[in-house]
Amino acid sequence: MTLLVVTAVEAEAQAVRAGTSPDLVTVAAVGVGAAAVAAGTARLLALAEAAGRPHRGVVVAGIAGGFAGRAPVGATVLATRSVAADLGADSPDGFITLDDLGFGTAVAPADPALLETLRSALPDAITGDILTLNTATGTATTAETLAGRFPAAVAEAMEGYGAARAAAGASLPFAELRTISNTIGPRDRQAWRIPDALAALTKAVRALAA
Ligand SMILES: O=C(O)c1cccc(C(=O)CC[C@H]2O[C@@H](n3cnc4c(=O)[nH]cnc43)[C@H](O)[C@@H]2O)c1
Repeated sequence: MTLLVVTAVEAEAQAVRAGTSPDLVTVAAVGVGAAAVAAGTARLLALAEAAGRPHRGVVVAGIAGGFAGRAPVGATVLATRSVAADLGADSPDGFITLDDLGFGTAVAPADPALLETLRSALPDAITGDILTLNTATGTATTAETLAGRFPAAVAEAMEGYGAARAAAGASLPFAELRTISNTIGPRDRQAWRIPDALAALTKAVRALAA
């Protein structure tokens, strides 16, 4: 049984493939954002199951923004929890989470055993919450607000919670692995270190296969 590794874009999928073997891991780029990744991951899990080759777990992998002072550019991060940070309701008194609205939970914990396997292989990885956002942060004000709302968050990306929901729907273990391409804050796409983050992703996946 292979592990299913999903990424947002093909460049991330290629970086993962470069560090592993198709005998161990099935890698697919399923789109940007939690909705695309939830739909794509659920479909891949169902197809594999129908073909009699079910996956043994789901890892969402890719690049991410790191919170200043918590996860520097180039770092590898592992999610203890993938948190849908903008899923809920706005109000004059502040953000109301899905949990507080009584509509379920916006928090998807990583599978403890899978997370421990990843941590053992990646002892230098920074562990903490990874936020899932539909809108990548692009101002200092939003970065500060998120850092305050989520003191345990080390990074943000756009897919984790969606992949977690698909894994949960199939009763499979889930984890999120990211490498940091940029610091969360005022948008400066030129400053993103994408090739370095993709190289770090390959290195991290290679360590897992070792
Ligand atoms: O332009 C390229 O060559 C390229 C290669 C690989 C990946 C990209 C992306 O733009 C990936 C988008 C993906 O990255 C995550 N991400 C990265 N930084 C942040 C951030 O600060 N806030 C939110 N998401 C971030 C996210 O998961 C996107 O899906 C380009």
